[in-house]
Amino acid sequence: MAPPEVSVDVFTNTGGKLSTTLNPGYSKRAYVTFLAGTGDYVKGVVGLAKGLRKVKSAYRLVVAILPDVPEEHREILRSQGCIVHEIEPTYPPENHVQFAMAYYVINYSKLRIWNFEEYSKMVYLDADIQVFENIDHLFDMADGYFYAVMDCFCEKTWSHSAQYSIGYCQQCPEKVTWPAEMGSPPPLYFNAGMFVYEPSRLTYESLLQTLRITPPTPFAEQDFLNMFFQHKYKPIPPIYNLVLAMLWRHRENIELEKVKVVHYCAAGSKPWRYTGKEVNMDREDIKMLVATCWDVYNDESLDFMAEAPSPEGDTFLLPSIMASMPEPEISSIAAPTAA
Ligand SMILES: O=c1ccn([C@@H]2O[C@H](COP(=O)(O)OP(=O)(O)O)[C@@H](O)[C@H]2O)c(=O)[nH]1
Ligand SMILES: OC[C@H]1O[C@H](O[C@@H]2[C@@H](O)[C@H](O)[C@@H](O)[C@H](O)[C@@H]2O)[C@H](O)[C@@H](O)[C@H]1O
Ligand SMILES: [Mn+2]
Repeated sequence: MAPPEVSVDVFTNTGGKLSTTLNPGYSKRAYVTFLAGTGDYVKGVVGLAKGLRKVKSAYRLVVAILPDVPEEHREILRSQGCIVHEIEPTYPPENHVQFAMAYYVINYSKLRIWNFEEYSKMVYLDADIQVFENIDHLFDMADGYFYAVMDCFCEKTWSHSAQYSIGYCQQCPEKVTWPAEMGSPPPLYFNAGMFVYEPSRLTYESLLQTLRITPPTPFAEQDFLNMFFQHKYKPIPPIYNLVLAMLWRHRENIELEKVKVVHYCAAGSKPWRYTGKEVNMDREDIKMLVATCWDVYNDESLDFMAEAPSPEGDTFLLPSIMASMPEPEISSIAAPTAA
């Protein structure tokens, strides 16, 4: 039994094309991702920028970066048409929690993207995500909700949880029913690698105030966002964020040929460090998905060339020098050096 989702018809709208015609330059809609550190996640962001170009998205990609991202990486992102915004790190209260992955502590800084008030609607995508089909229509979904894809609790990363201990997963609630003696089943829980949201100063301040008094938990900002948006969360179909583990945990819920967005979050699946040696990484579908991600990354025809309408109305390509033009005036916070 597939989990409850927003009705599919809302996903057939092609509103994105109209906005390209009406305001080819600036839009109050944009994709946004998050980049921290000096490592290879920058390759994920370049791949994402090129993937969005390949599917002819009407909207720019904003990259919220921590101060530790080197200038060379920032330049690479600008040369690929990204709008680079430095944000200040933010951390959970002092704690001794064991995060599912030690580095998850930096993911709380994702919360800064609620402060990008120059945009009315944004689609957040992790840097380990690739977009293989146009998803601009997601921006047309009704305001006032938090849209994301439901996660899966079956991987070992969930071994700390009550769900995992009894073999319960929201992807197949009828398989192992939630025992009455454990109270009501957990509310629907989303994967925070992709979501549709509306930046708002009010929400931003409330997020930071709530964070200050919320003890951290193993899935860090993902757990926090699930708690914070519990009453606004609306599930959207898994084609918008294929959490790879779904391929071996809940294959019955996935139609791979219809998937539009792939999230390389399973252990060993990050394309830039893929060896094929970890569990499940030698699967044919995983090899195909990693290879298609590299195809986009290596496709030079997808490199950024600024387009500007010429007086005659047709467009011509400007050298990517345009990419280093100053970005529109935008609220960015002068940040101290990262901790
Ligand atoms: O060293 C790092 C680790 C994480 N990230 C960002 O934080 C997101 C969440 O981390 P990750 O995707 O590795 O978590 P997963 O989805 O695999 O649990 C990444 O996609 C990146 O956008 C980053 O920029 N640098
Ligand atoms: O900091 C917590 C992270 O939590 C999520 O990753 C996890 C989580 O989804 C588990 O449920 C999966 O089992 C696991 O594979 C996956 O890596 C987000 O993708 C990531 O962006 C980030 O928020
Ligand atoms: Mn991820």
